Amino acid sequence: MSDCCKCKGGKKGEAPAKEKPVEKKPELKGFKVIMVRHGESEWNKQNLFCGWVNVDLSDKGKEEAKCAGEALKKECAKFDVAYTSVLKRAQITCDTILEVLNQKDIPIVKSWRLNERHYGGLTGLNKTETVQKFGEEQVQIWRRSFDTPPPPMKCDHPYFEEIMRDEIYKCGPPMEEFPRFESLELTIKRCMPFWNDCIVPEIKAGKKVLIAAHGNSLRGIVKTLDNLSDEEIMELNLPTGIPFEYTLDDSMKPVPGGSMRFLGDPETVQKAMEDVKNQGKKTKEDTKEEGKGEKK
Ligand SMILES: O=C(O)[C@@H](COP(=O)(O)O)OP(=O)(O)O
Repeated sequence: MSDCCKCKGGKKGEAPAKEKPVEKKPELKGFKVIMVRHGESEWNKQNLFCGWVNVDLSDKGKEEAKCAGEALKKECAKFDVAYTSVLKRAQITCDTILEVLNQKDIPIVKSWRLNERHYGGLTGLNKTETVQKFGEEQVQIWRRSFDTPPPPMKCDHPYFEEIMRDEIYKCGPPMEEFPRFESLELTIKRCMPFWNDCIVPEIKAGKKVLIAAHGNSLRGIVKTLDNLSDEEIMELNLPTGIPFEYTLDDSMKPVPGGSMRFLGDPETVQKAMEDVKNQGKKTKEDTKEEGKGEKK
């Protein structure tokens, strides 16, 4: 008997057992939406609260964006329209993905409503130093609680003028509504009207939609889609540059089995989520280590 026969479970003298066909999960039926948090930004790399500051992707983040495109290519993803924020870290991620997919000619809609939450007075502060100063519990509340906002950004804050005067906000928000801080709750309040009024009609019209946005604007959408409680959403930390898919029914709720499906191997996704969660414990050495080998 050959080894081959053994591994197929055939007994001596018996014909080799027929090879079992590989079980392929049936494709879920429903409206498909792909979302992705931008690749690592320069400020993610330096472990700084970023919010509405318009920083670039790091070299690693650019690579993550390409990998996101490759992962979508493997899935034969075809998009009709893409949505992103007015911040360049999300826009570059969106462009890179579409370039890898050779789909750069589709419409790309940009809105401040998909921006990261405004991190208020924490903007520009190092996450580890903030933990050392205010304690882990307080920083966890600021980063992940549903309705406790960070302290407001005062007029003399080093990034106040830069944000307020940035051309990217010429189409909104109106000056009187311009945020000085945002909790997740407030982020959801300004993000979901855009989801409901602009994105949902396109999904329902059968268009294939890509959304390239931010850790907290996407957490807001996910909380609503999956109907997560204020406590449950605290546990969700989205990794940079790994796309995830939802399959939705007519009422824009996930079909059975259609909730968040990452296009990445589960171990890598889990590790990347843990890294985001533990940013407040990152040392300066960790930050330097990660930057090693990057182009200067
Ligand atoms: O503003 C920031 O610092 C991060 C999120 O930070 P955390 O809420 O994870 O601390 O936003 P993003 O990199 O997705 O634009």
